[in-house]
Amino acid sequence: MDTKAFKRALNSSEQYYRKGFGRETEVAPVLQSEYQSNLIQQLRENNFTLQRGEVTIRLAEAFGFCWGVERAVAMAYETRQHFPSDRIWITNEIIHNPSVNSNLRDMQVEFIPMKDKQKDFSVVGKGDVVILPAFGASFQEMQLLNEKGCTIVDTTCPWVSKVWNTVEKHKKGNYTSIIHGKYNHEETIATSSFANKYLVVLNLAEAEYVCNYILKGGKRDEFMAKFHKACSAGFNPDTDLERIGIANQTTMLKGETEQIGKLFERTMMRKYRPGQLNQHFLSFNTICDATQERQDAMFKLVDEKLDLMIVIGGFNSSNTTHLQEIAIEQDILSYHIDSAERIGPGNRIQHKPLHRDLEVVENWLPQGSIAIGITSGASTPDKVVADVLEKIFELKAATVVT
Ligand SMILES: C/C(=C\COP(=O)(O)OP(=O)(O)O)CO
Ligand code: SF4
Repeated sequence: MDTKAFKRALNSSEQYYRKGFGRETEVAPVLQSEYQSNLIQQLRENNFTLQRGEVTIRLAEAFGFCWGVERAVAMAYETRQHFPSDRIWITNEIIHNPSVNSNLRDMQVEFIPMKDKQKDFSVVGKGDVVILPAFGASFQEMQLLNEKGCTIVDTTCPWVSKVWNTVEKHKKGNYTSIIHGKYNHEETIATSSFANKYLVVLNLAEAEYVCNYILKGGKRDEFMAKFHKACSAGFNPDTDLERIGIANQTTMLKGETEQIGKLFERTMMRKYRPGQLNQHFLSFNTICDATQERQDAMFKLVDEKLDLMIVIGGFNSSNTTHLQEIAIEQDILSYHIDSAERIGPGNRIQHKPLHRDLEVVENWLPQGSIAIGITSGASTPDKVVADVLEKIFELKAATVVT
């Protein structure tokens, strides 16, 4: 499959839009009112600090909507504006935030339904408009929608496309793409669809397993049992790991992506002579700036004296979850919530502990003066953060009175 030629043809098609519709000013007021907040703006201007009553808020210096998300959401709103009476579909959540997706539903943007655990594209007709989310869509989905004669509005973040280009380079040089990511995450599904041969590793432990296999061999069946959902069809670890290239899901922990890249580099140097490294190993930096900035800001924030942290973002948001991991590693009490509705009634919070189901904690907000660290993922609107803060101030004020 010549994915590059397909993308080139798609780019020149009149049915394909990837730059919006020049309606930025038309959609700006609604985006402002649905997603922005004056309170958060004040906080930004006040050295990311706010004190009200007994509560001191310390906000991470980089948080919330990244430009890729802002761009994708604005494009979706422009699409509705540009095609006011057309049927509009979206192939997945545009980003991992429940409030944004629910707003799209309210704008009659329809999600492709599932049938027998597969997306049922039979509902999409010729001439329908289909939005591809910020994570992108798989090559096969794009091909199908193009064949159906749909109008495609592609909001894929350019940082994600950059990773696809890297995978194309691997493919051209006959390298297997090792993708640091979650094999069932939309972005990784899309990225791997552009690869010829690929293997997805979730973390350093999985990367170490693969590197050991490269150096010492091992049980092929065991390898395949471990990675059968995370590799290309017909993958053979005995022959498909001789030439490898590194790519990543853009929102993984940046330190981990770097460690994994270095580990594979060292492994290939040990297996082959250093002078031959380029024939066996390729690596380009594909960590997205926004991910890097939010994680760096979090590392800075957790160094401060905080009583607790609140990490705000969708529960399926990979980058938000990584922010929470940083708090946990620093031994800071942290609560991951996706909206202000998770707080209350009274002094209770419903939150998602890492890798566990939702839990309710009573009396979570301590008495007396407290310092709360706040951050939010790249897909979390400022408005959601502001609503959380207001809820906390309200709750704390009520506790003081009683
Ligand atoms: C769209 C996107 C990032 C925005 O945050 P999201 O929370 O939507 O996505 P993710 O962290 O990958 O689960 C892909 O890089
Ligand atoms: S996190 Fe990075 S790759 Fe993802 S949408 Fe934002 S800017 Fe793009």
